[in-house]
Amino acid sequence: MLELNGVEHVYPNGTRALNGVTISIGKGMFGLLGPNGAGKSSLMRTIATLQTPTAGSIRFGDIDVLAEPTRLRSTLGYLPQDFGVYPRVSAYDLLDHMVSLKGIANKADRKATVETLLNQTNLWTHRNKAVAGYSGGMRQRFGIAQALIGNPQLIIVDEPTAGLDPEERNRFYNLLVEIGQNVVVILSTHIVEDVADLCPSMAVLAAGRIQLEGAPADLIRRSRGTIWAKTIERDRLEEVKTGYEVISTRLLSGSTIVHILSEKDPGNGFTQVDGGLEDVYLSTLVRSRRPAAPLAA
Ligand SMILES: Nc1ncnc2c1ncn2[C@@H]1O[C@H](COP(=O)(O)OP(=O)(O)OP(=O)(O)O)[C@@H](O)[C@H]1O
Repeated sequence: MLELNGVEHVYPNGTRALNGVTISIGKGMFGLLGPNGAGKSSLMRTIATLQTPTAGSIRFGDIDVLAEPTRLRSTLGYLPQDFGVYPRVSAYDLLDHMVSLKGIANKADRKATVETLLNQTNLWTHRNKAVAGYSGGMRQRFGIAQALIGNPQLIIVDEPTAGLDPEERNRFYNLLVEIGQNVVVILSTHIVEDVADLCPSMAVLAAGRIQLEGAPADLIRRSRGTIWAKTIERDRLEEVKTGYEVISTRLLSGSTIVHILSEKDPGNGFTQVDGGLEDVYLSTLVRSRRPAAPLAA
């Protein structure tokens, strides 16, 4: 179990990227969903011990992460958002090098580890190719292979499916689901389907705060009665936006279907819809942007 308590991060320029993040994450796939700039990468880097939060505490099992970062690192697999430039060496040699960096010095053990990982990530047939020449999907699978070195109990993948085509994304999903059975896997993303398809539990992060957390199906159920739809002419959209909290618009045969958030029946031709996870996510973002209610005197 990973437990974060009141985690804050203020960058030296004064940007408050994390604002009191408190959450417990158990085994399995956990989706952290949030828009660009929400603080996801800051949170992932903080959990991965690459930066120290300005306040708060983090525990993973019996490890006090801030006091014992080396212990955490020995059980961590991390696939960062941007891996940077790969050298022009074969996938096999690069992985072999990474395995030895992780402290597996014995040649036979190293060989066994490299071969298992290349097979697990379906890269065995491409092992002699340079990673620099891999497709986006192959690179991400290589990223997972290196993240799995040493059987980590905590795996963090930051925005892993950006730029993958549907087939590559699917293959990557299957790989994540397979490894997510017995360890904590945190998947940070702004893509709703990533979470809807993969994660039994999730949270929405916006403006450095956890705005919502739970099981996607429960969150969808709880949103019932708050999402309303109407088909309008496109040129009426601005008018609708001034009167209602619009969460999404979609074009259909020249008309626009607009979804709004409303805790009560808005009337005016809107009908209630059973929203999906995208509606839940977008309405959470709309709520998070509402001005705070004035405190009662
Ligand atoms: N090193 C830094 N110094 C100052 N501000 C930073 C730094 N890194 C991130 N920020 C700011 O902190 C906030 C959160 O950024 P972060 O990258 O964690 O968000 P994110 O949810 O991962 O977004 P994205 O998906 O765009 O990477 C943003 O306002 C960002 O501009």
